[in-house]
Parts: sequence; C-alpha cells; structure tokens
Amino acid sequence: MAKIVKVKDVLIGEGAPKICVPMVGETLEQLKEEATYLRTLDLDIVEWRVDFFEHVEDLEKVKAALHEIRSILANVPLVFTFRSAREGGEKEISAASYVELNRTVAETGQVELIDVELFNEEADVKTLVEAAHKHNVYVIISNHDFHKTPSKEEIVSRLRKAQELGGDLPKIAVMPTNTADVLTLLDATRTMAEEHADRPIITMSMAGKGVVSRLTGELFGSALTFGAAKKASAPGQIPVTELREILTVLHNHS
Ligand SMILES: O=C1C[C@@](O)(C(=O)O)C[C@@H](O)[C@@H]1O
Repeated sequence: MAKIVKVKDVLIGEGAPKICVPMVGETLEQLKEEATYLRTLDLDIVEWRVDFFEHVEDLEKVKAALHEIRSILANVPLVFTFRSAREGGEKEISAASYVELNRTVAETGQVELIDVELFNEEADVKTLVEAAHKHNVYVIISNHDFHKTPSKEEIVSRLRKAQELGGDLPKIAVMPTNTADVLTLLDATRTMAEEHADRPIITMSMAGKGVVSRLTGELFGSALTFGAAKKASAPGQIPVTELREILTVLHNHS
C-alpha cells in the first residue's frame, strides 16, 4: 500500500485508520441535527448515506440538503453514498438515476468522495469515476455481502477489480458466519494491501464477530473504519469515542 489519499487535512493510508461516521437522517431536519452533533465528535470523515433520505429521488432537494450539510460540517471531508438495497442499503433506484445522482453531486464540488458500487454496469462505474475525477472528487469503489464471506481469492479479486476501474479507495464489507470467516477477510486484506494495492483499501467483516476487523486495520492493511454516532448504518459499528481509543492504543503500541 503506497499512495496516500489526502482529503482536505485527512491522510488516508498513513498511521492509524481514519474514522468515518455515517449520517442516516431521513428528513432535512434530522440531517441538520445529525451534522451538528457530529461536529462535537472526534472523527475524521463523515458519510452521508443518502439512501436514508426521504427525498433522494429529487435531485434539487438532494442538492439543497447537501448545501446545508456542507455548511454545518465546514472543513470535515464528506463521502456521498447511495447504498442500494441489494448491498444492504435502504432503497433501490434505476441504474440511470444512480448515475445521474452521483454525477450531479460530484459536479457540485461539495463532497470530497463518492461511493460507487462495483456491481454496476462497468460502463456506469467508469463514467462515474471519470466525472468525479474531473471535479477532483475521489471515488470509493465498494462491494458488500450481507449474507456471507466469499473466499479469500474472491475478496482479493473484487478489490483488484475496484482498483483497475480507477477507484481511489477499493472497499469491501462482508458478513462472517463463523470466526474463520473473519480470518479470511483479514488475510485477504493483508494480501491485497501487501501484494496488489498501490493505494489505500478499506475492508471490514461485519456484525459482532467481525468487530475485531474494524479495529485492526493498521496492522492488516485497512485504512478507514466506520464508527457509529447515535445510530449505526451497518452491524458491528462501535461508538466513535471507543473506536478512537482502541485505534490509538493499537497505533501507539505497534
Ligand atoms: O460501505 C460501508 C461500510 C458499512 O457497510 C460498514 O459495514 O461499516 C457502513 C456503510 O455506511 C458504508 O457505506
């Protein structure tokens, strides 16, 4: 893992994993409250999980909400994520709407990163990477399996594909059914980070069994981890204050 991704003042890929906290508000009021609360926490990056937003299919309302969120968050880097229902999110939209939504937001210049799911048409992924990069927006290319943990080879191959497609931060989240699955994810992370990646990667094993993978990224090669504020966006996210303490202990003693 060589290159560092610098997002505003945050260096992803250097030192302890950076902490990203999702916003999951459904209304503009809830989002404003959430953003205000997040400003009081020790975190590095905020993710807007726009699939929770009641007006996600109205681009004007998405842009207006983004404007408000951006002004509250000030200099905190923001990831824009529409997580599809098939990958553990709240809603499903057409491929055309997905591209339009992400392209429009990337063009506003009000987010630093967008999350694009790997399992879209390859041409759509490429279009979004190009559009984002044109506006100096980084791209997380992500994949989620909420039911199982694929083999090590499959995890590495998906991360490599995300890298090949131009993702600045290849990411995968998988569900363990036993502790061996957690080891599979950690081993895949180590192999990808040490042997194939020329950029930071993000991995996690979800739910209770997988919590350890959200803490040990510095050792095994995952550069960013998701923590919860009031409400988690996926199983296994621990409160952000505890997360920072553990990451710091592991950083200072490794
Ligand atoms: O992809 C991810 C990772 C995640 O699913 C997690 O397991 O922490 C949480 C999501 O909000 C985010 O978009």
